[in-house]
Amino acid sequence: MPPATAAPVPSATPAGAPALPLRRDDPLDPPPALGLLREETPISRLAFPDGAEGWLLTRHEDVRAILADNRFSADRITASSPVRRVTFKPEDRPGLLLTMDPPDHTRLRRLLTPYFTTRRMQALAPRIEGIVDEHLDALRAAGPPADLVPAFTLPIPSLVICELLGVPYEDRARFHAWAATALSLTTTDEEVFAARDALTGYMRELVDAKRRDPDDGLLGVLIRGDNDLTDAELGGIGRLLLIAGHETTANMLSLGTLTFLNHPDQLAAFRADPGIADRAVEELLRYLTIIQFGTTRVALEDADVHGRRVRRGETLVLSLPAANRDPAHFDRPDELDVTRPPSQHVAFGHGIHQCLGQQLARVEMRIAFTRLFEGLPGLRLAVPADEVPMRHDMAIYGVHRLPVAWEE
Ligand code: HEM
Repeated sequence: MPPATAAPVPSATPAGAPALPLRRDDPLDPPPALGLLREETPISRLAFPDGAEGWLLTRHEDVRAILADNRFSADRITASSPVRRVTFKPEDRPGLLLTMDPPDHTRLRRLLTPYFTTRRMQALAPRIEGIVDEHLDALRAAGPPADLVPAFTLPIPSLVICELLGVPYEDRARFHAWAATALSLTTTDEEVFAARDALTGYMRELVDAKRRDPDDGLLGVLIRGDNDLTDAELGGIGRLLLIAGHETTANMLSLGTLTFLNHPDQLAAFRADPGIADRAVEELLRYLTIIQFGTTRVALEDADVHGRRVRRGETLVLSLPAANRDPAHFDRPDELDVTRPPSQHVAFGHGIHQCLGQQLARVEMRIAFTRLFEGLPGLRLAVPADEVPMRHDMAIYGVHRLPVAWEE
């Protein structure tokens, strides 16, 4: 695919070590510099925007090993971010599983896991099909062209997670805007904190309302349940699930659609055999790896990693995009192959923090891709590929807009 808009991400630090490579040559491939590092320096020094230095890991084997190693903490309040000067404030911590370590993390994760099992998520399929079809009907009624982001890829996961949690979907304009500000790399730290605080306040009010009048959504169920969750934890859980539950899947849907349109042979294979839908979804997750700057961990003690001495307190960035294109693990890693057998990709992470919502995301993607390509025949881009605005400037990769047309 031709290069798209230049990356408007802020350049990182003036420190001695290099900053995280951000420049992509092809919008659907990770930055080429990550591939070079993976080959030559699989653990390399990395400079962070807050002035600290740490490490960047790019090999599949190393990334998985660190994610499964309890000598490395997930606490993003002590970690440096590879793309921002500040990350989270201590008051953001309650309920934010992503930044917690055992035993606090174990307590919340055990409480939530039963609500996100494969069986429970499969049971949502008929409702998700209904939501997808309603949005396709609306697209057909309005006729081409359309921007698929506001008309299809964003509202579907957003409505699904609202119904699952018991969050009023009428409030979406507000929480979509807070998420966009918090995940943008071009907003100021103050703007990010203000957006997070607004979301925290919104969730606190919602939890208060549900304490008075609990409904059947997950938040109401947790409020009624036999557990010791505080209101701050309930609000934090709601905030994390609401944002993680729609921004990620929405971007996989739009970027996945663009990828299919850009790989007609793969789209033809997908259409020809509905039996490969699950494999196709896994392959898109691997190939696109939308958590584009990876995940971070902090060393709780000095440790030897791939022959280098990592010091206690140093941050390690684990590049999920680089790991998912590692030729030592994947055959023809830079090729999209929707028939590829299951391959232990790390698009959902690995270890105790592995994505809680992964089964939901899989069901949503399988249904949405299948029905979209059936329901809008001849779907094509309505602008040249290099005019699709890519999310270089967001923590979660994807497209800002996806203008398409189809045969009526
Ligand atoms: C395609 C869509 C998705 C992708 C690519 C994705 C990716 C990830 C990744 C990489 C992690 C691990 C982060 C780390 O180890 O630091 C994670 C964790 C998490 N995800 Fe997802 N996610 C997706 C969809 C969802 C959905 C739909 C939900 C909610 C329903 C969700 C909720 C969570 C939560 C709560 C965690 C934290 C788990 C923990 O710390 O124990 N995600 N996700």
